[in-house]
Amino acid sequence: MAVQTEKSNRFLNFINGEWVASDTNEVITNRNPANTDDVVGQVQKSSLEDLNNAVAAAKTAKKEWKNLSGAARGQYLFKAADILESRQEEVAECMTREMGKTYPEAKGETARGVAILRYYAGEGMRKVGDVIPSSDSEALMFTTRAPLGVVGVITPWNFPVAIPVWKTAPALIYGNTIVLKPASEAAVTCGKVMECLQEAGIPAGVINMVTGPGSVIGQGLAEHPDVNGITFTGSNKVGKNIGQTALARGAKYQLEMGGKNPVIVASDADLDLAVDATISGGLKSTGQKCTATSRVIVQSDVYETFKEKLVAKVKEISVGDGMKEGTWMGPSVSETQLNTVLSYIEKGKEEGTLLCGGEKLSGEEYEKGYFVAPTVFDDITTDATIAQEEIFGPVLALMKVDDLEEAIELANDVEYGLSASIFTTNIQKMLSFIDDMDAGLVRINAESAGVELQAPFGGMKQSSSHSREQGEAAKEFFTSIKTVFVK
Ligand SMILES: NC(=O)C1=CN([C@@H]2O[C@H](COP(=O)(O)OP(=O)(O)OC[C@H]3O[C@@H](n4cnc5c(N)ncnc54)[C@H](OP(=O)(O)O)[C@@H]3O)[C@@H](O)[C@H]2O)C=CC1
Ligand SMILES: O=C(O)CCC(=O)C(=O)O
Repeated sequence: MAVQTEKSNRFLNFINGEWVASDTNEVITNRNPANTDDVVGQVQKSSLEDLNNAVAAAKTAKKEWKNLSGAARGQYLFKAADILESRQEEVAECMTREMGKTYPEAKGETARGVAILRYYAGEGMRKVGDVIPSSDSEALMFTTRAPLGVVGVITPWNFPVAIPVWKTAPALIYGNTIVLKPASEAAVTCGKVMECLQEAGIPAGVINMVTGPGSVIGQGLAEHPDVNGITFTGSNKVGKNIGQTALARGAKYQLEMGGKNPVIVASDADLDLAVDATISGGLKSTGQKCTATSRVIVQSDVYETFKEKLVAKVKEISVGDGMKEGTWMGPSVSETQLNTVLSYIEKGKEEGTLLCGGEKLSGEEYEKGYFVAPTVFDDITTDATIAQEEIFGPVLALMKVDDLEEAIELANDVEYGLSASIFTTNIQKMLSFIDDMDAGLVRINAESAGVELQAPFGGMKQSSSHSREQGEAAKEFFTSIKTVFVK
């Protein structure tokens, strides 16, 4: 057994209450996407053997954890929240250095992690079932909920604190034990979250973290016969494979995947508000959110004015190292992600008219990072690749329509259905949009990104496995209903 160096950025696996080195003796080294000379930290490149140990620990711990009261489990989460809060700046700095989002955004995300922990800590004291009148007047019938058992948690790099927390906290409060496999690209930051849970004193085996390649550790979790449920956020390709693997062995699964989120700007919209929200929704976090705006559908009578205002503001965006004061947008998370974005930009140049951006940034400030200019395309039609595929980068595609009916038709003309916005001052248009838009999150006069922890989150169509996370909805995944009849 090795010892985790206190507050270092070199993480071992966390298994059965101890920090242990992988039996591979190999590590993954993460570098700053804003400056690749900056080594942020290291995590273990684990093997299936490590994973098996973690699952075994979680399996052994599940009975005792489940038998605690919800209130007692909640106390651990309250404590973890306080610890994470006290480490907010350190965790946020690590996040910015590891995956590139700006420091204010990273601080905001860490604060959100704290709030999620507190929300679910309180959930331990709330009701878990209903009394249902039995047809037998002498019987008592009610529902209660049972945890799934061991839950595998597979998370992406774009929200390295919020997503692991919004999956882990409800899993724990409803009595499950977990094995977390964070995205390799942001695993150091996630290791810090695990440290906070550990410091809160959660009993050995209840929380475990194993880092390493998705194809080994992620797939291993999906296949493991002792993992009773899998919760995943990431790409559609990987998500669907995880879902099929879990289904084949009868495990419960929940998938949150891509988006191709539209904003509709109606002729009666407050255009300045719509411009600001399109920029914030589309380009914050370098467009690396599943809820990011990527299609901007504008009614023809305000199209030119909106376009002019949008492009003028996009050109003002300061791109740079997210730790530098004044930076509005950081780099792409990795060279692979940057190249994906650049290849979509090249495609966009064939499919439409480039209005601004459209290139990898060069110059001293940018030469050691993965920086791309915020990019806007004009004249994009719905069949264009950049109007159909998730880019996960700072790229907006403008599309012109004559009326709201055509706008909603276009907005729905993709395989995804995660989030959608409309800007309008007309109540009838709002109601039509709410009714006809096929998306799990429908937002009026607000940007497409922006998820509230107390409300259900998830998509329609190919964006999710039709389940919902967060808020009370989390209970549906992390528990099974038990109907009880007593006489
Ligand atoms: N919906 C969302 O929020 C997100 C969507 N994406 C989309 O996905 C694209 C690619 O990003 P990427 O990070 O590669 O996303 P992935 O779907 O590959 O990664 C998400 C998580 O799944 C793991 N994983 C990878 N391969 C497997 C596998 N075969 N079995 C089980 N788990 C696996 C990853 O591990 P590891 O990191 O070790 O590979 C990571 O923990 C982005 O461009 C974007 O379009 C990406 C992130 C979040
Ligand atoms: O918009 C948000 O805050 C969350 C988005 C999200 O879940 C994601 O990008 O994976």
